[in-house]
Amino acid sequence: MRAESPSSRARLFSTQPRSADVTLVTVKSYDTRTAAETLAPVTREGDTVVSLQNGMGNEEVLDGALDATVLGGTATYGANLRVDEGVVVYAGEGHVVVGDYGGGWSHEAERVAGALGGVSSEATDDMDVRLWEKLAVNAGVNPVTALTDARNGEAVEGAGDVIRKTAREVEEVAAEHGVEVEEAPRRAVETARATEGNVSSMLQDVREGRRTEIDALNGYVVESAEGTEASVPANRLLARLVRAVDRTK
Ligand SMILES: NC(=O)C1=CN([C@@H]2O[C@H](COP(=O)(O)OP(=O)(O)OC[C@H]3O[C@@H](n4cnc5c(N)ncnc54)[C@H](O)[C@@H]3O)[C@@H](O)[C@H]2O)C=CC1
Ligand SMILES: CC(C)(CO)C(=O)C(=O)O
Repeated sequence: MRAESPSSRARLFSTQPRSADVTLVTVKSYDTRTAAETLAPVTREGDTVVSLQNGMGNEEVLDGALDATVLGGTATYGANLRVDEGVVVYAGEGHVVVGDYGGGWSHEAERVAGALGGVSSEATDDMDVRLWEKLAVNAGVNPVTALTDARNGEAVEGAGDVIRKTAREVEEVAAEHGVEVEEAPRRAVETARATEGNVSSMLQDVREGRRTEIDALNGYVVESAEGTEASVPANRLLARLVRAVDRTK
């Protein structure tokens, strides 16, 4: 496999999983359990495993299966795999944030962020908040783009109210779980505008006939609202519609 960026090319070798001080997990959220099973025999106490995936619940799955320290992470770099050619295309500069997914300072996160070399990265002590913030953006923007076949900018112009409402619900569910997310609707709309030309990851999945990550996004919001005071009709509807699209594949 080859990786291409404007400034460099790298060759990646696929190998059997091996023991490593730090492992970055970058599979789709629905493959996290399988990835955890693959990693279990080769990870030990003292190792660090970082989820750099979208969606929620990935860290808990990894933590449940591995002896290692599991960290949460968000990544806004863009990369696309051209499967037939085995080429990863670098699609845009972003930023990586790593931290204890339950919140609090983590020396392992500091070590990982420092080791990422040329990648723009930082460790944070509020990863729990960052994960819910990213969820609010992805739960608001991604299904709307996927269901309307619109780029992020078009989606916010055509259905900004739906994006706002969905993000607001995520904020309410986060609050029920003791996590304070501020201005989720504004954040979702601003992110969509800032990335107006993007084909969201979910729309890419739908266009390519791949399964989406809806379960770890709006599906997670609906599940997390159960037994709380939060009401999540927009997330419930979007999850149902995107799952219906998933079933057609
Ligand atoms: N591609 C991007 O620009 C960004 C992706 N993300 C998130 O990162 C995660 C991965 O996304 P992509 O790289 O786009 O997905 P992808 O589908 O292009 O790559 C995932 C790869 O993991 C492999 N895989 C699945 N199970 C495995 C296992 N058990 N062991 C080894 N390999 C396994 C798959 O064969 C696939 O090649 C998703 O949660 C996505 O939302 C987040 C930010 C940006
Ligand atoms: C922020 C956004 C919506 C940018 O496209 C994204 O993270 C995604 O496409 O999954």
